[in-house]
Parts: sequence; C-alpha cells; structure tokens
Amino acid sequence: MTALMPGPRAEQETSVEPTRNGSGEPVISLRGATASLGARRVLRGVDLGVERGEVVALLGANGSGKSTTVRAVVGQVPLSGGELSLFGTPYRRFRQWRRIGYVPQRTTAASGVPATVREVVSSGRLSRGRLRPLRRADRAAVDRALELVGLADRAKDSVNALSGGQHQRVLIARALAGEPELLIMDEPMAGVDLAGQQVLAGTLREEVAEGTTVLLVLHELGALEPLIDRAVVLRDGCVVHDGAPPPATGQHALPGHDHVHPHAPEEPIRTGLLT
Ligand SMILES: Nc1ncnc2c1ncn2[C@@H]1O[C@H](COP(=O)(O)OP(=O)(O)OP(=O)(O)O)[C@@H](O)[C@H]1O
Repeated sequence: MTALMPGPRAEQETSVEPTRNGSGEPVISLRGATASLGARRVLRGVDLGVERGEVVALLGANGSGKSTTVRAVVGQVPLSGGELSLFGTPYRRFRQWRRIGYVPQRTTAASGVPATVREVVSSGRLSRGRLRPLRRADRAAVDRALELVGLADRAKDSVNALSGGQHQRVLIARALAGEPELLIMDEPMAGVDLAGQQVLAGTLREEVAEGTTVLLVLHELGALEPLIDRAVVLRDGCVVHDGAPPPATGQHALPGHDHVHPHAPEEPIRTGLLT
C-alpha cells in the first residue's frame, strides 16, 4: 500500500462548500425508523446513530433488515415512520449527497457498455458537480482510489474482464473517488478472497485515519475487526444490540446462529455474531 498523497483532500479543504460536519451532530441519526417492502414490514423501529469518525458494523441474520436500513439512509427506501438526519440536516432538506459514498450489495461494475476500470472509478466524481472534463484534482482522486484498492495496474482493462471480487473493488474505488466523508458499504467483503480482504482492510484503515466515518454491513467482522468501534445487530427489523462488537467465536460456534452466506448458499456459515 503506497502512502497517501495529501493532494485531493488538501484541495477539498479549501472548497467554499461545507466539507466537514463541524456541528457536532451525528453523521447519521435514524430514529424509530419503519419501512415496508411490498406487504412486508421490514424495519420496525430502528434506531441507528453514527458519530463523526466512527466505524460502525451493522450485523444480523439474513433478512434481518441490514440492507434495507442502509438503503433507507441513502434515500433508496422511503421511511413510513421515524426520523432520519444526515450531517445534522433532516433528510427532506439534505442535498449534499457528494458527502456520502455508497457501495451497494452484490452488484457488478459492468453495465454491458464497454468501460474501463478507470472510467467506472472516474464516474465516482460525478456526484461532485456537473458533467465536465476531469480536472487535475479529479484525476488525482481517481488515481488514489485505484491505488487504494490495489487495481492501479488494471486501470485500462475493461470491467467486463474482471472477476467478481475485482468488480467489488472497482465499486469501492468508485465510492472512494468521490472522497466521501461518510462511506457506507453493504457487505464489501462478499466474494473477495483473503488477499483482497487484507487490501480492503488496509484501504479502510487509511480512510478512517483521514477521518472518514464508516458504516458497514457485515456478516463477519473478519479482517475488519480491529477497525470496528461499535456493532449494531438487527433481528427482524429491530435493533437487539448496540455496543461493543460481539466476540467472534468461530464458524461453528453457537447453536441457533443461523446465518447463511448469500454467496455460498450450499455452505451455511455459523458466525457466532448473530445472537
Ligand atoms: N423488494 C422486496 N419486496 C419485498 N420484500 C423484500 C424486498 N427486498 C427485501 N425484502 C425482504 O425484506 C427483508 C429484509 O431484507 P434485507 O435485504 O434488508 O435483509 P439483510 O439483513 O440485508 O439480509 P442479507 O443478509 O440476506 O443481505 C427480508 O425478509 C427480505 O425478504
């Protein structure tokens, strides 16, 4: 992992737009959130607060509402009740989406359109302004993001030529290219091999050291465990734990911990995290 260059961040600090949550307000404040998908009540009163600079893991069994919670935070699932504020601003008035980087669950970077790794990662700069040629700061941020996820040497390759784990890294790089203050990632380690997980853990460590706030949906703390400040565990759309990360007790730890990893449906993984 190369050392971080101060360039893009330093330039961002001089921006006239607010780039930091200096108000002391939580970066995310979700209170009593309820939401339904179709006829199903998926969130049933979720409270989730994330302070500036925190790294919070959202845990829980399959179907407990983790993805729905983060999709609600990024405005993709409307709340039927409760309150959401981002950077101290009520959701209905929040417009500064460039402050948030979101990596959704299980998508690919390929769109059927021929695009290179670099082009997809560069699209992460779009949230920062109107469509315009990339400037020096944009190119530097894209270079840095590619470097951080270990794909600088694949920058000119077509995304259609990448493996699943590499797609995931491209999508993470796309989010990082926007230099978000809040990074939300839904199962970032899914489908990524051990070496790739170590690269991503290093990436996150660098981001956290720079003050980025992070919300992660995870099934296993794994390589990220040392970075996690707090864990919020969901069960049936309700928070059942909010505090220290539960101890990981191995793959065959406790009875009743019935998480099945969505990417390996044949092989149930008992995480020991999902009490
Ligand atoms: N489009 C939809 N319509 C109806 N129900 C849905 C829809 N999408 C998800 N659900 C249901 O909402 C519940 C919560 O789903 P969600 O994806 O938030 O869970 P999760 O905790 O992220 O699960 P996983 O660990 O499997 O990713 C599940 O019971 C799921 O079946």
